[in-house]
Amino acid sequence: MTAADPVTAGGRGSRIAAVEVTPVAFADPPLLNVVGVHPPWALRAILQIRTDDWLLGLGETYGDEAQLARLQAVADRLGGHDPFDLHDLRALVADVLAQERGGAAAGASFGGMLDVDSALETVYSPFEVACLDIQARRAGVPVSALLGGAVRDEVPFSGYLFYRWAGHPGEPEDGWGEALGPDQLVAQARRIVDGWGFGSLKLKGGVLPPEQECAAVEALADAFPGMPLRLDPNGAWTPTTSVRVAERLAGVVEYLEDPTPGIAGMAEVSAQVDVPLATNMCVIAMEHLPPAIAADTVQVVLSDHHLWGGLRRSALLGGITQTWGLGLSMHSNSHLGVSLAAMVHLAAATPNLTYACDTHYPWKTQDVIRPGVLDFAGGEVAVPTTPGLGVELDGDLLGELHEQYLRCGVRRREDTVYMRSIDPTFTPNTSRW
Ligand SMILES: O=C([O-])[C@@H](O)[C@@H](O)[C@H](O)[C@@H](O)C(=O)[O-]
Ligand SMILES: [Mg+2]
Repeated sequence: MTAADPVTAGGRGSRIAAVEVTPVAFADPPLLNVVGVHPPWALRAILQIRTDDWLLGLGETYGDEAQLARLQAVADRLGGHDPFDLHDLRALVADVLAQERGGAAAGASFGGMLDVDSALETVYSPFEVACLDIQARRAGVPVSALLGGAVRDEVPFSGYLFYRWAGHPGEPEDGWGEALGPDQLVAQARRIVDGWGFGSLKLKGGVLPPEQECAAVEALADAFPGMPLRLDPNGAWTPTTSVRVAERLAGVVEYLEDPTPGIAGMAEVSAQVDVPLATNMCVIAMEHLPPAIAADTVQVVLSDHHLWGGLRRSALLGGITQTWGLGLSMHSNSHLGVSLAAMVHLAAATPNLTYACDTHYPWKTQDVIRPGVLDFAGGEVAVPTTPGLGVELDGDLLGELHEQYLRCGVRRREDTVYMRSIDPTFTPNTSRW
């Protein structure tokens, strides 16, 4: 997409002069989930906001077509705005969405699993991150300092295990091998723990009948004694099945994530089990918190600045979970380094981060940032201490991934559609078992 025309704001201090939204595609392996399988290309949008005094702020978000159109509509109107005025930014985003056909109530959907009622938070988020990057660069401090300061120097992440095929049909294999049973998952876990040093593991479930997924988790517990484990079937089970699984995995998992869909279903399970329940599906906006807390629906909330309206609102979520005695973890989707940097700063500045964060990062082989920061050691990423997010774009890599976007022809994430192109009988496993 083309850059908005630079605006000269002569003499008014730092103003936004140019905004560029670049859609990119990067290779993604065939990772299985409740709604299908990851297509060969994952989409992201990289946002660059430049000020008239030559500061550059970066943001990253989902790259589906509808999201890109909204980002560009905001970008087109941002010239001349003050990057320090985030209320003004939020009002602008709300106004842009209100102009859309369907109005501001229009929601957004990402991959068939994450549906939000209002696109306000998802569209606002990358602009907020880029403005915070600019503010922090101007102040000469890391973004974590703008969120209250880093309370930890390293952010712990959890190794993310997936059932998967050895390769996309008709394409060369990527070397990770197939993982459709306990032994293959243990081998995958070995590789990911040896390579990145993760101190906890999450299995993406909702792919096979729950007994088989329980057996896989038990095999992981045997292979990695004492390792905190999680299982997340993205709502594939009924409340009755969820209770059965929770009883079987009591003492084996640190939490069960979204065993069943919806606040009511999760509350029904929560009332009957001791295993903590976590969610990134039924509590994904501020307005979900009061009913969820009132019904003791979940014990752990997964934040995600892409969905919760940026870093400041996600930090606020951390405070709310602390106030209500809830645990806090962090959700992830397929992402690149700009998102990882934002996640690391947020996690660093969140005192109530009670669990290691999720990340899909090890599954990608390409990036848009210059290497050398955000490396994993012992399953942790050191919090950048340089001004801003601490990451820089590599123009060549950005260009390469943009070319891939143009060539690949994928314009939205559609795990179910891709799965059906391979298995026409496939139906999503939501509430199936
Ligand atoms: O990447 C996937 O297949 C995941 O299932 C992802 O889309 C989820 O949003 C996420 O990881 C989760 O924790 O639910
Ligand atoms: Mg989840």
